[in-house]
Amino acid sequence: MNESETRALVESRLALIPDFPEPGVLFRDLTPVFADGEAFHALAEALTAPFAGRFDVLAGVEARGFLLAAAASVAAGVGVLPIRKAGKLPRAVLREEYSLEYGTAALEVHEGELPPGTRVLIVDDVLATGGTVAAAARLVERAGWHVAGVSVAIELAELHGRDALPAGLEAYSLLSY
Ligand SMILES: O=P(O)(O)OC[C@H]1O[C@H](OP(=O)(O)OP(=O)(O)O)[C@H](O)[C@@H]1O
Ligand SMILES: Nc1ncnc2[nH]cnc12
Repeated sequence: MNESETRALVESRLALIPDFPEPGVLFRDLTPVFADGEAFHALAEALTAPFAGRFDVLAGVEARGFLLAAAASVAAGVGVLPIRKAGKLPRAVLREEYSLEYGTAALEVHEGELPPGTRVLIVDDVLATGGTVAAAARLVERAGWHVAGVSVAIELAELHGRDALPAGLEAYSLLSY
């Protein structure tokens, strides 16, 4: 399936929920896309296509990013690095705090999980304020790896998340609103 067909299919499955998880937020719910085999597989492949040959591993941000990164990593034949919410990883971690459209949180990775210089493509479902992906990128760089790019299913352009990302970082979104 080509990129524009994937875009149309994913958009047709997407649910829009007003005022979730709090008043004023229009929530873009990808669960119907995850539940549809054709849409989910096409989305997983579309997320890595622009970065072909330029990454060694995918990083998925807990929780919705895990689903996409895991599926995309199998399709691309690479491994997946879980970037977890704080307090879940059992060994020595690096931590980055951040804020998002509806709160604050912290992300962690295990130190030394990948060899130095590994090229990491960060995958998530939504780029909103950019706080989550920017924190993930800081973690990857602090750990001694290289951020190959950022790939998301949906970008909420009005929240200017791209502006929160490190200068020069390549960011791809299948859908932009
Ligand atoms: O660009 P930002 O403003 O940071 O927002 C985007 C993040 O918000 C959601 O995560 P959430 O923390 O709600 O977690 P979930 O995946 O566990 O539902 C989404 O999955 C992104 O990771
Ligand atoms: N509006 C939104 N819809 C879905 N996920 C989000 N994460 C942050 N903002 C979001």
